[in-house]
Amino acid sequence: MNFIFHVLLFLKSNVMPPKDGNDENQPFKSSLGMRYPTLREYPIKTGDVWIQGKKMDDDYRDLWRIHDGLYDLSSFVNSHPGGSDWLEWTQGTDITEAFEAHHIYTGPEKLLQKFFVKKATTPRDAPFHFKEDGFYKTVKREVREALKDIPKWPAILSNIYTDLLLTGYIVCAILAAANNSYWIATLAGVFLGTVTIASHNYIHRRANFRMYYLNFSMMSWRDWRITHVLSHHLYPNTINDLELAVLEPMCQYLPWAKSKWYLKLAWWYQPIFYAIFFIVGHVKGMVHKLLWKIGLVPYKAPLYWDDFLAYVVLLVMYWFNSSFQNVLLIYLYMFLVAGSHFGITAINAAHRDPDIFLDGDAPRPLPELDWGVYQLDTVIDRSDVSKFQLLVLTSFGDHGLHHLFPTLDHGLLKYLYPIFNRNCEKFGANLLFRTHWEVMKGHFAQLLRTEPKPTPPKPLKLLPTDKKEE
Ligand code: HEM
Repeated sequence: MNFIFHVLLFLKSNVMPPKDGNDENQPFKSSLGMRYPTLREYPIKTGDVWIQGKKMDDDYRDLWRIHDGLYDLSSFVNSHPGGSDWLEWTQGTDITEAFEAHHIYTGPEKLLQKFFVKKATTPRDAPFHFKEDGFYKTVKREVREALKDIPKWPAILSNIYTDLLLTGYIVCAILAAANNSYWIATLAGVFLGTVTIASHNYIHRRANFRMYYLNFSMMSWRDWRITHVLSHHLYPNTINDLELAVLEPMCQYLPWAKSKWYLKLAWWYQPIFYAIFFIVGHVKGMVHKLLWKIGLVPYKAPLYWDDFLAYVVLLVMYWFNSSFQNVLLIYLYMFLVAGSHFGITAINAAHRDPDIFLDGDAPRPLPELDWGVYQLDTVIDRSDVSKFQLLVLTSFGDHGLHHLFPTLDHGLLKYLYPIFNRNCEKFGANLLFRTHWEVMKGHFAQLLRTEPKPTPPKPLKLLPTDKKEE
């Protein structure tokens, strides 16, 4: 008890002080020139902590930065059509990438002018640009037009698939409990893994009930909206991508020096790590919330009712089986299966491969760092998944396009390929496609990669001009 108390005091008193992000002695130097996030080494890595670290680093106080302007959005937070969370959480930070990625139409840009306060006097930390005649803005303009003619039914089909997957999970969980069957529990676990991934389709948008489906996995849509939407999606594979930091030190994807034990063992413990992923993540998050509640850790971690949503299924299962011990074992088993499924399908997917860019590798020269081009440099898509909407929805398919247009339903992305391919050809941008199996192998190779790539991604054919910058 005494020991635990001292560990807590250790955290509270910041004996592990936040590191100065500009300190030259940081363990890793971003090849993109990005600041080492102050709270990156904080022992409990959650969305709440990341956003508080970003506020400390960006330090725009009561304002929000977009491109080179500072805006006071406080009067707009509660009327933001996308929901108040996004703006509440990001006050004091640079939201350029978030603003650009989440609005396809021009309304938000016009509205923004109302809130202008002054010009920023410092350069942005992220090196990306959004020039009007660059790759991203050109594709976005064309997609805006194309969306008028794209059918709406694939989005409805995604809703149906997602609802069926959740139903499948709950029904199988009940049947597993009623029959004490681990076979049925295995199926329930697979349903849980797939509905978790499918629910990701909904967390990028305005508030909707399907984003809550993610919480059946013991993870939280609120946490994901920061770890995944505001960190990973906006700065993928950089030092500021929390989805990389959160898996360290068990999975070290950035190309840096790795210990000989890590290099020997990393391959072998992956399956165990995947299996316990949901449970350990949940316990870690809940402990942090508790510690914050009793004032023992410095960084805000509020508790919400939906943090307990996953337990509803446990209670329902208990209704069908009088032994709580049996039900609990089956329930935990389902989570091990779901975690394994999620690990194989999601942790492996799309962003870890020696053939794509990870921070530390030689970057593109600044004029080529159009945000959309950068996104494609960090994605590896799967050709065998791309053909079927259900697979796209349940395994992070059509990932390059999803990164460019995260608020669009996964079922609509396939209609954007003609525009996308034409512009990739025109600008010389490139999206890698492999099979799922090849991507899995690449993931393991990346886990062990210690050397940064010395050559930047293939140069663009067409560079945007400077004069049209917003
Ligand atoms: C952290 C920054 C922001 C994020 C993450 C964000 C996110 C979103 C999301 C998810 C939607 C709903 C899109 C959909 O479901 O299709 C939305 C809509 C909207 N947002 Fe934001 N937003 C941000 C900042 C702003 C700002 C600064 C403004 C303007 C001052 C703004 C104005 C609007 C408007 C007018 C809409 C509705 C129209 C549209 O979707 O184009 N947002 N936003």
